[in-house]
Amino acid sequence: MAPAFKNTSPISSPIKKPASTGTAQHLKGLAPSAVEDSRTQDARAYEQLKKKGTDLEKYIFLSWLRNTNLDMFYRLVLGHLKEIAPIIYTPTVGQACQEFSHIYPFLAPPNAVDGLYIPLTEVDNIDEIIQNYKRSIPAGCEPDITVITDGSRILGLGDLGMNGMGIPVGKLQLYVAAGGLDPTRCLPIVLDFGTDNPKYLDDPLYLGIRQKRPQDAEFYAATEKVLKGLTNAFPGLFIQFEDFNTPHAFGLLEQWRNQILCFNDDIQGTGSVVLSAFISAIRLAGIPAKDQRILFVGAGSAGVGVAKQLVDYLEIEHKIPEEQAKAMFWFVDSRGMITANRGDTLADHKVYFARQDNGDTQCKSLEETLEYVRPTALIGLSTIHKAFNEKILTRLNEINPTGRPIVFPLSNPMTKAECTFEEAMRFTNNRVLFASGTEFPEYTVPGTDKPVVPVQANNCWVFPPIGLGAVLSKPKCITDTMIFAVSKALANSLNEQERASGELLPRIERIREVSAEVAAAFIHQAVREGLARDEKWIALVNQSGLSSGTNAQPDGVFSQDVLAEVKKSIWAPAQSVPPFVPNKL
Ligand SMILES: O=C([O-])CC(=O)C(=O)O
Ligand SMILES: [Mg+2]
Repeated sequence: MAPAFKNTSPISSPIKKPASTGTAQHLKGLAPSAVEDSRTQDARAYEQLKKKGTDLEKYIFLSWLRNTNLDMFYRLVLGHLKEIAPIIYTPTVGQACQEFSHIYPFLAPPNAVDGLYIPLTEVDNIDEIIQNYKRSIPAGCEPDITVITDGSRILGLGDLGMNGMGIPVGKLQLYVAAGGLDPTRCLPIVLDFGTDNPKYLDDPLYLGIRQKRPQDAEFYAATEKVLKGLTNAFPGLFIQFEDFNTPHAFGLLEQWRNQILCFNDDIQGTGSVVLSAFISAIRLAGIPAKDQRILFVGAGSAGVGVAKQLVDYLEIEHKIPEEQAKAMFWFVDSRGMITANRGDTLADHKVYFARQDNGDTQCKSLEETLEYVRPTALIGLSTIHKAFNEKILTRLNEINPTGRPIVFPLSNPMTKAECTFEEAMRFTNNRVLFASGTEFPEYTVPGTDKPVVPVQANNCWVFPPIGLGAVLSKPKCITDTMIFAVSKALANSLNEQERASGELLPRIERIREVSAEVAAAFIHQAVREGLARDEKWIALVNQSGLSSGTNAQPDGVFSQDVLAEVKKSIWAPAQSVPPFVPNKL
């Protein structure tokens, strides 16, 4: 993300002023003579992108472009966001991770440093690693933000070891494209702590260390060394934990959330965006919030994180007491409905939602649980492809004749999704309120000519504004109420057209403008809670008349002044073509 050298690629080579620049820099004859502006050059790059036969080839081309011409890369991404986001991010990034050791390098260091690869065997040398990174980046490009994974649970694809590096790189590209963070101040990190996946241990081209993952004690000791090294070197660094396996995702968050500026995207980010879509769904469902019966399929970090945020929402917004709100949730995992008395030892994070009111009933499958619970909402974070099959969806629709059923198949990538948008529409007589984790095509109901736009409840709606808001206002830590404010601001950002067509989140084309609004709401909340440390933002929020003290309801509001200032802070790619500097001249 923070290439040491930029604009060395042939794609940026045509000289802007061949006569004078060429003479002055002794470049005459070293490049074609055409004089071009960036628009023409971007068109050439876009044409080259379109000619790639597969999404993976597009991914490789874009990775190379990013490492050679950062501005052009982001001009293309921003100019064609809807088309390019699924390549640099979900779903193609999943395939790129699986193939990472086979498609790397996009450019070898020192020409481009993609981020940090920190082997378990080198954590004692973390300071040296960080010094090496500092040496590789231009002055003034110390990172504001890092996304860090150990590759142990990449999307729904499992343990990919060091190949998981594609995820921090992809997430940070979204931080830039959607949130407007400065790409030269973003640091992707993979903790190369081994892998338990035999496929990679046996792969001759695998680029990570060839050993099994460490036990918990060693894992936590090693992550502590890395996090301390990073926060010492870069005070105030915003750290996003990404795609750690479930116990470690929860463990790291609990260990660090009050000590450093950190955030878990899979627990808090997914929870926040799903909450936002859920707030919008409740407004349209025709079933009051207190009568919702919510069935989760999959009880990993993301599922439980999402459900806990929904409980908070029901408490704060609908004044439903916690015990009563909690009782509106049921979970199914690989052994069936999660109950306190089903006879196995539940993982710690499952205990909170384990049912105590089931008597002797133990449902062994989703089908049985559906009949027992008779849910109004079905939320999938199971990574079980087609778990929401025709029978399940048809039955859900029958159970809810008066209100619209809510179906959120949140697993990704596509090969793991619980159902498609088309299936959810067809099997519910098009009544579904839908949001998915991965992108689906629009669906045209037979007999009509207006396609219906599916909603992607991906955490990319919330991590970029949280990162932007945090980098600007510098809070001590990220609280649940800040994240709650983000969900509300996102739900409030829907425009008239989106509301009218029953969409639960804004359209992807608006992600930059919406991210700025949501970041402004985040900053307001951080200041209200007394945790923001940047004087400028504290003063701006205090002047706005919207800072009603630390116990204020996290309502997601923001002032236009704060929004205007956020917009001024947003990074945008340079539009002009820099003079051509050929490699090694
Ligand atoms: O990356 C995504 O699209 C969502 C995510 O965090 C995950 O599935 O782990
Ligand atoms: Mg993730």
